[in-house]
Amino acid sequence: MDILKAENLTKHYSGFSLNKISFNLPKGSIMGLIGENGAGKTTTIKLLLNLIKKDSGKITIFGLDNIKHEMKIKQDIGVVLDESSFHDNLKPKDISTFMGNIYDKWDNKKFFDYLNIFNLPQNKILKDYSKGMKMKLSIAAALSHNPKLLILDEPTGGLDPVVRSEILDIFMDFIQDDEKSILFSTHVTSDLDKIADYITFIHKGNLVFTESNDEINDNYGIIKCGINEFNKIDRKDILGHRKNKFGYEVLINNKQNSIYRDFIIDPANLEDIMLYHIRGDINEGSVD
Ligand SMILES: Nc1ncnc2c1ncn2[C@@H]1O[C@H](COP(=O)(O)OP(=O)(O)OP(=O)(O)O)[C@@H](O)[C@H]1O
Repeated sequence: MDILKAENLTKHYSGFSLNKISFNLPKGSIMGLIGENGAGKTTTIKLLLNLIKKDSGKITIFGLDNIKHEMKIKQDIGVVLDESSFHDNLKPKDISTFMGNIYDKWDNKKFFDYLNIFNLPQNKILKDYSKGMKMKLSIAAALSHNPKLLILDEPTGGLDPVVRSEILDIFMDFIQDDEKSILFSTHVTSDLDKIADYITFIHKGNLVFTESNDEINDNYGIIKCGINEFNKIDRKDILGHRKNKFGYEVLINNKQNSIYRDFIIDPANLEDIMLYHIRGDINEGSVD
């Protein structure tokens, strides 16, 4: 069963359009939303949360329409947006009071436990928190009203590797009961290689793909070869290529095809896939 379903989401701004984005987030899974700066990740997240008005498309969360049932749905979504959602003059205690007034299932103890786990000082106002501390505080707050779905915009941006890894552990823990899910956008694709079950990739407002990590691992690969082998690769399977003085490096998306039986194919990680896709787009499929 899907916790979230986006169908043909469309939003036009002058100079930018998000075009018919569709994806499903199953229960008990983590989805990474990736794409270059300005690809449309934040726009997608704001549409899901009904913070901006869509031009067309349909969003279903927990089986309910996200606009008709907005209040009910939002009780069960933990949200972390790019910009800090709390005022700079507040202390954690004030945030707890504020969140307790909004969320029926706010859990004070859980919140202060997270503050301890994250080493966040309770007596400082947010103005005196570092960027990373503010992000951890937002994540602690998002987790402490017992949501069924977390939606986070760049939650690991600007954090050091130790804190990033703590947060990824918390995300893994969050989905363990197979009832809850997480959608988060990121530039740090190595985080997703570790924990994402699904990847949705947007490029210039268009959906490049929405696939499971297993499908990505099974299908994508990088072939390093000379001109003779390069000419044997089916052009339909090429997503992008680079030519250097040693030969070609080619990203393909159909590595199971038997014509590649005798090729040496390296695994492609998400960063490779993003870069080659975007460069492939620039090369317009030229293969010289
Ligand atoms: N309110 C707005 N009015 C006009 N254009 C907007 C508005 N909000 C966003 N855009 C445009 O929409 C495009 C996508 O922006 P968005 O913030 O969704 O990208 P993103 O993928 O989240 O990028 P980043 O990784 O840099 O945060 C950009 O070209 C941006 O200028």
